[in-house]
Amino acid sequence: MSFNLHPVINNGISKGDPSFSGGSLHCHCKASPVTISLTSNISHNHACGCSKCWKPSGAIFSIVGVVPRGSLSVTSGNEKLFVVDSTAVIRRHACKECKVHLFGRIEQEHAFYGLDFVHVELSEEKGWQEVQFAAFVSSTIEQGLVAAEEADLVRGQIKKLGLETYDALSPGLMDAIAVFTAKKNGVLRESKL
Ligand SMILES: N[C@@H](CCC(=O)N[C@@H](CS)C(=O)NCC(=O)O)C(=O)O
Ligand SMILES: [Zn+2]
Ligand SMILES: [Zn+2]
Repeated sequence: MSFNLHPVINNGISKGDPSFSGGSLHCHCKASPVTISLTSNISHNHACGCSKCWKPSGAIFSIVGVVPRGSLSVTSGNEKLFVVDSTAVIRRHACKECKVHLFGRIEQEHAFYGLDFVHVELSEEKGWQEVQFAAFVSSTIEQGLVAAEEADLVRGQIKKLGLETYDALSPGLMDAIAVFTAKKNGVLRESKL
């Protein structure tokens, strides 16, 4: 049994170019697409199985990475953008015609404030950072995309690609969120290492 994880990773992971320094992304509209420009490569690129991140038709994962918000500008079609869910931490800006998400932005105090979330499959350029891990795998069950009994098969398929799988974010990103919370609460513990 083989799952349509996402077209970008179904046939293996192709490495990015560490010296690549950005490019442009566009929505799926043939006429007057929304376009954005990034002046840096992405980081933390990963597959996300959550229900909120944009997935191309048929895929059970989204592929999403981050850029500093100062690296991102909307270069055309700004008037076609709408915020999918203004109550979400990540305010995902999508094209109102084709529904593709161009970028997600955090406008509140948060560990990831200052980072925008993007899907570089919307770019023709090559060199973007490759996918590093898979997050929120169990969320695919919530959406009826995967049966509970199939979840370990999905994990196995991802591991065969050489990627680790998680049911939240990766430990590094979860730690970053936890450090932010500990600092906010004035309890961040100093390392004795
Ligand atoms: N199980 C939930 C998980 C949603 C979730 O927590 N998504 C993560 C990864 S994108 C997140 O950080 N969400 C914040 C947000 O969407 O604003 C779902 O699938 O909807
Ligand atoms: Zn569009
Ligand atoms: Zn997500």
